[in-house]
Amino acid sequence: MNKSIEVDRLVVQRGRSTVLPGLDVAIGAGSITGLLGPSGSGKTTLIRCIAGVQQIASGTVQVLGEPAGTPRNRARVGYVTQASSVYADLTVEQNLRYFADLAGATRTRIDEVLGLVDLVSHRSALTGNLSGGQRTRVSLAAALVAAPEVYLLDEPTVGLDPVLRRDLWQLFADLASDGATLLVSSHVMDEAARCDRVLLLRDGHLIADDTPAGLRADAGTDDLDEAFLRIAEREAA
Ligand SMILES: Nc1ncnc2c1ncn2[C@@H]1O[C@H](COP(=O)(O)OP(=O)(O)OP(=O)(O)O)[C@@H](O)[C@H]1O
Repeated sequence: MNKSIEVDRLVVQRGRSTVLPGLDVAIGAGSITGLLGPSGSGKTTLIRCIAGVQQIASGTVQVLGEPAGTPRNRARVGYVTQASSVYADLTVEQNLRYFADLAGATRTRIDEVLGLVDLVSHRSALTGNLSGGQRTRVSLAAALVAAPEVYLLDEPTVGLDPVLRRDLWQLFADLASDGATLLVSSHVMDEAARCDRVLLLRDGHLIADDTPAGLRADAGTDDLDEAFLRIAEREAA
């Protein structure tokens, strides 16, 4: 496997608690990996480590062959946070121009990306006046303009209607088939079904690491929600 993300014995403390007590995971290029788990299980913390913005206590995080967060990696890794990371007082297009300039991307790429996130008709709208779901798509577009090799997407489909969610998952699949690596956190099990591989985190521990089909078979149910519950209960026993 061509590994674009390698996390080795990662320990992270936030405040007084050990959020990740020693996590190992490797993720290959050209794939979508879903990061699932209850609220507070450490999904955002792990994503922050891979983005290189989280202080770690010990262990290593390598991205595209070098430590997370190096200047070269910052350009090759697109991180879309849960909170909107674009400017409310700029229009959609102005935001994308700003991020395109930072990344050295062309104006043509902006048009392309606006189409990908279905915001062509909102290009002149002030970002602060958009709905939550539209703002999420502007944040995603800001990452897309740079055409990174690794996408770290922290709950990118929250607040989106089913049609948009389906379209965005199709976009993620297209990016992966073009060779990008996607790590996508979610609370929604039907999204896990769209991933090549699913990581289930609980209390900072990886309690499952399998394909959706593997998870279903392992738990003896076709319902991924139920599979997750069964695996979590088994691990707790
Ligand atoms: N800034 C912080 N200071 C101290 N502890 C924090 C901080 N941010 C998060 N934590 C703690 O770290 C743990 C993991 O949080 P994290 O945000 O990684 O979880 P998550 O799985 O992404 O949750 P959610 O699904 O709710 O976004 C939680 O117990 C949380 O309380």
